[in-house]
Amino acid sequence: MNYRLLIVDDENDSREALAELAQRWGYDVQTASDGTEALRRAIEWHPDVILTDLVMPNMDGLWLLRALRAELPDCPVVLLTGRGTIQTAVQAIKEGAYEFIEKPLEVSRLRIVLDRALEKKETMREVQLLRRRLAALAPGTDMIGSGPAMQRVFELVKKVSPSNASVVIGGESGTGKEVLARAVHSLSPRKDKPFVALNCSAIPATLIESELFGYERGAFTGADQRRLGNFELAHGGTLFLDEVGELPLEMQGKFLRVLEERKFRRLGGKAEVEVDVRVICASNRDLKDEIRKGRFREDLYFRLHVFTIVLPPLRERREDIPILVQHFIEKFNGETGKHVQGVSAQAMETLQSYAWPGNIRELRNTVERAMILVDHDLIGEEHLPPDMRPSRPEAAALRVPVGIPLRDVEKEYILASLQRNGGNKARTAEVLGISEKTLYNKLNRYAASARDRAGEGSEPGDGHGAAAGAKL
Ligand SMILES: Nc1ncnc2c1ncn2[C@@H]1O[C@H](COP(=O)(O)OP(=O)(O)OP(=O)(O)O)[C@@H](O)[C@H]1O
Repeated sequence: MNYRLLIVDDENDSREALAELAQRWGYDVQTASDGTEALRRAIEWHPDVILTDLVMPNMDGLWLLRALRAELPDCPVVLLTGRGTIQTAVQAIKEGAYEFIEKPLEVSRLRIVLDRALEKKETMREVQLLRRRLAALAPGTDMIGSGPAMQRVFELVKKVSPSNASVVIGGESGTGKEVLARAVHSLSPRKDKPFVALNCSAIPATLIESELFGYERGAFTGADQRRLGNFELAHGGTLFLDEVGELPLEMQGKFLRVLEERKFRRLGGKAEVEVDVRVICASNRDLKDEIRKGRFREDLYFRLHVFTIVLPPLRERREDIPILVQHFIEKFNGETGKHVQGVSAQAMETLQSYAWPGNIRELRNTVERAMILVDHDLIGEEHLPPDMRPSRPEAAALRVPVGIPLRDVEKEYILASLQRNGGNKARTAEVLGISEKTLYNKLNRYAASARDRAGEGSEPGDGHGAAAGAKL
C-alpha cells in the first residue's frame, strides 16, 4: 500500500509540480490550496505525512499545524518556508512540526525529509503499541517481558509466589534475578512486609555473619550498640541472598540451621531470636558443580532447591528487547523530565542484533547513555555505543578490474548503486544523476542480455550481476 501525502500550497504551479514529483516517488497524493481545505482533507483522508507551505493567504501553515495537533497528532507535518520566514518555521518546530525545508526546494532533501518523517511515523506507531503492551504486563511487579521465554517464567512466578517455598533463581549476571525475587515477594502474602536483599559476594567473609545475624553490644571491639542482621530485618517478609554460592562454608552451616529451626543467636548474644522469613537465593554459578568441588554444602543445596527458576540470557529472548527499551525510556523520561519517544527502526535493528553479554543491565545502561546524548525525541543509531553499531559500508568502494569495456564498468556501477539503495530505482536514478526512464532502459537491457546469455547455456551472472538486475 502506498503512503499518503497531502500537499498544501496556494500556488497552483508549485503544488502541481510537487504532486507530480511525489507521485513519481510512489506516494498517493492529494492537494489543497489553503489551511482550511487541508484540514478538512486531512480529517477525511488520514494522510501519512503532510507537506505544507508556511505562508498562505488563507489560514497559513502555522494555523494548520496547530489545528492538526488536536485532530491528527501522529501525522508528521513538513513545512516549506521562504527565506524571510525562518523564525516562524523555528517556532513551528517548537510547536511540533516535524521539519522545515527552505525554498528554493532541493529535491533530494525533500525526499530524505519525507522518508524520515515516515520512518518516524512508523516508529511512533510501534511505540504506541509497545506502550499498550507494557501496561498489560505482569501487573504488580516491575518485571518486563512479553516473549514466550518470559511468559514461562511468569507462570512459575505466579505458581510459587503464594507459597512459603524457598526459591533458587539461576541466570547470568544482569538477567534480572533480583527483579524476579522482588516479583515473587510482591505477589506473595508477605508483600506488605520487608524485602531485604543481601549480595553475598559484595561483603567480606569476616563480616557476613554479622550482616546476616546482627550482633549485641560489646560482641567485638567497635560494637558499641546492638545491630540487627538481615534475617531479623526481613522478619515476616522475604530475604534475598544474591550470589549464595559465595557464602563461606562455615556460614552455610549456620544458614542451614536457621532455615531448619527458624531461630538463631545474634553475635555475642545468649537469647535465641525467632524469625519467620522466606528465603530466595540466586547464583550465577552452577551450585552442583560447587558441591562437587566441595565449596557448597549438599544438604543446604537440597534445602534451598524446593523450587528453581532459571532466567534466560537476553540474547535468547530478543523479542523482549523493544518492550524493555520502551520501559527504560519511559523510566528515564520520568526521572530526567525528557520527552524521548522511542528508538528509530535502524537503531532498534542494531539493539536487536547485539549479543548483550551484560544482559538487561547492559541494555538499561545503553538506553540511559543514549538518552543523555539525544536531543530530539527519537534515539538513533548515532546515540548507541560505537562498538555496538554494525559497520555499514557507507561509501562502499566498487572494485572493477582494469581492462574491461567501459559499458561493463557502467553496468557494475549502476547495479552496485541500486543494491546500495535497497533496490529503490527512483533514489538510484537521482544519485546517479540520470532520469528514472534512462535507468529503467539500462536495467532492461542488462536483463535482456542476461536472458540471451542464459539461453546460450551460460550462467546468467552472479549475485549482483545482470540477472539480479533483471529481478529488480
Ligand atoms: N524483566 C525485567 N524488567 C525490567 N527491568 C529489568 C528486568 N530484568 C532486569 N531488569 C533491570 O536490569 C538490571 C539488572 O537486574 P538485576 O540486578 O535483577 O540482575 P541480576 O541477575 O540480579 O544481576 P547480578 O547477577 O549481577 O546480581 C536492573 O537495573 C533491573 O532493574
